[in-house]
Amino acid sequence: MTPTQASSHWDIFCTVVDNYGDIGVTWRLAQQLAGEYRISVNLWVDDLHSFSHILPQLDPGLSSQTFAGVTIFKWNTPLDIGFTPGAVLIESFACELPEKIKAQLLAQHQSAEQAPPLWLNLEYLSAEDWVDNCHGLPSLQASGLKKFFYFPGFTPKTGGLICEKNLLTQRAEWQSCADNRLGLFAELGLTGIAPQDKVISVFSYETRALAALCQLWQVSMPRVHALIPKGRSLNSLTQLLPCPIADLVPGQRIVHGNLTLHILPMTDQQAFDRLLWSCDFNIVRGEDSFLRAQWAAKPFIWHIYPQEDDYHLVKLEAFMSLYCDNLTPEIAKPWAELNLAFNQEQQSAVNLHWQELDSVDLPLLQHAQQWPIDALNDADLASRLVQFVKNS
Ligand SMILES: Cc1cn([C@H]2C[C@H](O)[C@@H](COP(=O)(O)OP(=O)(O)O[C@H]3O[C@@H](C)[C@H](O)[C@@H](O)[C@H]3O)O2)c(=O)[nH]c1=O
Repeated sequence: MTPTQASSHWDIFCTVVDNYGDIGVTWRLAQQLAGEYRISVNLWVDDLHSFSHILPQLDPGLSSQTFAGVTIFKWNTPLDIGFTPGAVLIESFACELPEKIKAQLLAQHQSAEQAPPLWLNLEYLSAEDWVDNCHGLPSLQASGLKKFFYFPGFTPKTGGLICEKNLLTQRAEWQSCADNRLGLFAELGLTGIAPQDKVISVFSYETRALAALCQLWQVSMPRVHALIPKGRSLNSLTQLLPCPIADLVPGQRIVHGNLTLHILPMTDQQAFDRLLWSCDFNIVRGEDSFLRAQWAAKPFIWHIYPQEDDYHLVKLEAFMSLYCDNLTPEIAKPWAELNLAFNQEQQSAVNLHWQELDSVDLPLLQHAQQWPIDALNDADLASRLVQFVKNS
């Protein structure tokens, strides 16, 4: 007898480690699978409160709710909601599945009647070479079940990059009309931004390099507006703030010479994307905002999530070498050095390379516009994932 599938839905499990990246990535993927591939998706999340920062309509008190065609379940320990295995089970970023679910998978595996879901671990994004050889490999569990490693990445041999089907077109349309950005700034309560001013979004971790850049921007021309949500970046700028961070309110403006700091409201991911599309330069971090800054087609600094033994610098170098592959040294060098200095908290170097980069503003922008097309290699993560499942 050929084993059948109990249900065709997919389950995605996500634990919120810290920050918003893990849930940010899985939420985007879940929406895309539901919206573009008509897959019935359940997203199991252990911390709905953190999730609600990027999905303000979410009610953290509910055990289940549906948005954008995705059913969101509150994943309590022990699991108090019945789990029905579907066609695919994705554990994101090596989160540990509940024992109860693992037992269900094993029971299915041992029965001849029902095939267990295809079990995948969605890994973190990296531009390192080894990803090509590890993407898609199975790992045999002690139970006899197979789990596959799904690695996002920048080459055709990897699992690809999350990018919605119409995103680049929507972004290009948005950027073709200058009124859109000024309209967005007004909607976000940001005032005093003139069309010729330089607008920079700042979503980083703590670094003294940011304080150094702010000093430089105070005497810069054109005037600089730094748009910063309440969060970790501001911990590095306390000397510039008129009050404790907790007392700052969205829309508040703090002026120092030619620099205006604007306190940003936290928005949903779509509005965050539009913000990145609307700025002249973006300082982003982690995994998801890093990718969205690339899709914004604007120059950016990547503040990578710090790892033990400075391993994050290896990952940063790997990405920079890909990004700079077809850039002339006059642009590649200051851009890479700027990123390195920012990540290594080198204050004078970061200011020096910022100024050097200013002189190659236009070619850097042109590169940023071509990059999304090259990086996607004709296939985004969701389409490669759906194909991977079909082929398995
Ligand atoms: C500022 C802002 C962010 N966001 C979203 C965009 C992203 O989906 C998310 C931020 O995620 P990231 O950019 O990845 O940065 P992060 O620092 O929040 O998340 C990190 O968490 C660690 C545990 C992971 O190991 C890192 O790789 C990284 O993902 O928040 C909004 O939706 N609205 C906002 O206003």
